[in-house]
Amino acid sequence: MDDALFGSPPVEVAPGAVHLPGWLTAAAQADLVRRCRDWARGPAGMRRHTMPRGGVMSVRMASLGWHWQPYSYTRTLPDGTPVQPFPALLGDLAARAVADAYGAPPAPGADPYDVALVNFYDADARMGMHQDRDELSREPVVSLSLGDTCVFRFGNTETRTRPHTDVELRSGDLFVFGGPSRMAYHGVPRTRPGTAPPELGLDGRLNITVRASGLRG
Ligand SMILES: O=C(O)CCC(=O)C(=O)O
Ligand SMILES: [Fe+2]
Repeated sequence: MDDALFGSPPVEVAPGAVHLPGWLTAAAQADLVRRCRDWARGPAGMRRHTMPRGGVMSVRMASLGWHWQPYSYTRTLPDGTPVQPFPALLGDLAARAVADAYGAPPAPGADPYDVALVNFYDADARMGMHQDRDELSREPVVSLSLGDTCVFRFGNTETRTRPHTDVELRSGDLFVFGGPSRMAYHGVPRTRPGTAPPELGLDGRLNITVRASGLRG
């Protein structure tokens, strides 16, 4: 198999923020979409979370390993349903992603990757500018995109506003942000409906972020 057919060189969008287009093979994308369908079902599956001021998120989310809901991690959902387990496959993918993004795998003794948030965007879904700040660990966030292309807005660590860079994330792309960019604001102002690879059979966009919570228990 010719790996050169997949992917293109890493692009450093900001210090510590690396975009690796086409990182997942078509087969790996199809496998992850199948798994997302399983994770989406059931009592701990996809839901739209309510924000503290009462707004409802347009993105549907499922959590693995730890349940995230604005703005904390818990082991159970609010109704007591246990969170779904964190799959070893995603831990392996995160370690490979960090190695490919930075040229070195996570340091021995680094906080383990132990949580994944699975986001589903229909044609109208968006995600406002935010920091991923509910983890105690500062290990890089590993983001995998499947299905429709989106505009991923990657900003700065100080404000939700400019300067920022808009990156098109396509199906199979990897984006890793750590180090000086770990606390950068970022968001998804829009997706591009109908751009998913037809063979995925996915109407919309899935995003998986794999994170180290730094939590125990
Ligand atoms: O969908 C994306 O690409 C970003 C998701 C994100 O920022 C998050 O889940 O915190
Ligand atoms: Fe985020």
